[in-house]
Amino acid sequence: MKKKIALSVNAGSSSVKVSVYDVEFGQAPVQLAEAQISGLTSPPPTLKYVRDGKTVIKAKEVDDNIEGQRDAFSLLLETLVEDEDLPQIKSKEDIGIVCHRIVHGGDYSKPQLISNETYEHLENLNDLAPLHNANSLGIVQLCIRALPTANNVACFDSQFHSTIPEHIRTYPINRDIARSNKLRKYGFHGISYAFITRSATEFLGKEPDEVNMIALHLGSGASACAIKNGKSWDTSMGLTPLAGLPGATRSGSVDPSLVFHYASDVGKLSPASTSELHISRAEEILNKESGWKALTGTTDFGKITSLAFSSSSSSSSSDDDDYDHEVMKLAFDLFVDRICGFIGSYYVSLRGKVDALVFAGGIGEKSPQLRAAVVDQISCLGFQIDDEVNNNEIRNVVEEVGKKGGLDEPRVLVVQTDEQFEMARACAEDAEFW
Ligand SMILES: Nc1ncnc2c1ncn2[C@@H]1O[C@H](COP(=O)(O)OP(=O)(O)O)[C@@H](O)[C@H]1O
Ligand SMILES: CC(=O)OP(=O)(O)O
Ligand SMILES: [Mg+2]
Repeated sequence: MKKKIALSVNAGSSSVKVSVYDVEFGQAPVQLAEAQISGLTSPPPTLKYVRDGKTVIKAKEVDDNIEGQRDAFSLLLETLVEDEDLPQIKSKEDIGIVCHRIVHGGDYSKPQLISNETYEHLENLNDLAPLHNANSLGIVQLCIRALPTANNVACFDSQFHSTIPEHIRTYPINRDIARSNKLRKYGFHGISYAFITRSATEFLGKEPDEVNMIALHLGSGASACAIKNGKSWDTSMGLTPLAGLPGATRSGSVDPSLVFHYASDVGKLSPASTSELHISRAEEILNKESGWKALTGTTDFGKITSLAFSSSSSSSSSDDDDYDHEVMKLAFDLFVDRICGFIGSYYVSLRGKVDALVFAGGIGEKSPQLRAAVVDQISCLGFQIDDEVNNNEIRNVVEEVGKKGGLDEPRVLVVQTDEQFEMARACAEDAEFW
């Protein structure tokens, strides 16, 4: 019987989450601890640490020298190794597997052991996920050096979407150029969608190949996914994670010609370009200087929601308060509009056969107001929220927040997604990584 201690590393655009598991080959991983640093795009970043299901550090500000995802990971690793009450990691040598979330995996259709060859291949994809891949590879490099006894495994956000049919993943451009430059819809947040699909299918008591859902992963990056017979049928992100819904610093889809009208120098290479990443000013603006940050000045959707719902008409409110209320409401309404646009489109694409709408990701899991506003706007499709349940704290992995209607009525669920678990699960099942 083979056992290992595994780390699962999820470097998102605004956070790094690391979970520690006791893994036995072929078995479900058992979580020992979870450490995360969030708020990287709205400093100061905060550290949270949970061991044996109990919160050890709740929200400690860690502003000193945390420049990005790699620094955040270093601090998280240090926190785990130095914790005397985590005897499974007494030293770095105790770590046997590290599973890394790599957002863009190109054509890879399964997780890969990271060799020099895979590393170089992935490096070539950096420009196609400018907020993610280079940061994740920085963490991979650090692990190769700091954890010499561990196998490093790359798990891909794009993998779940390899089932998207050709007529949906093809862009209407020259086919030869599309083929030679590999220009197509890839889709992301797939590790999360794989977790969501399995958890929701079990909750609904359905067979894996008979469930149809519309899932929303709404975090710093936000996307929607149409799931048909348990597989990805369509998703809102595309060649890169910029397409589709707006996010913390991302515009989401805009008229492609907007780039040529934004400013005269947007075609040039940005000063942020490095040997690992070549990014034009236009890509930089649409990826890093747009979205909630550009519209409202904050990337914290919790703040946007509370100000959007605050009453601005009281006699004590100032002009500044009124302005804040107005822009926050604009951002909130805009998000609801774009989300509902995808739901409507996927509902038709799935021929109206939808078992459930699923909310997940930081915003999807924590904003009852957003869930209520979205479901209210799509009530014509039969979705209904249960206001009382929706406003309760979400405690279980899957919770039903919709009204329980007739047998044919589509359900509304919240899934507390767990990309780290999903990666560890995949690694536990593959003998190549042991
Ligand atoms: N109470 C809340 N209400 C609405 N949004 C929230 C709340 N708490 C956190 N969020 C949002 O969740 C986002 C983080 O989501 P998460 O999925 O963890 O991010 P990442 O994309 O980095 O993985 C934050 O940017 C914040 O805007
Ligand atoms: C793909 C993506 O946008 O991921 P995240 O939301 O974690 O930044
Ligand atoms: Mg994320």
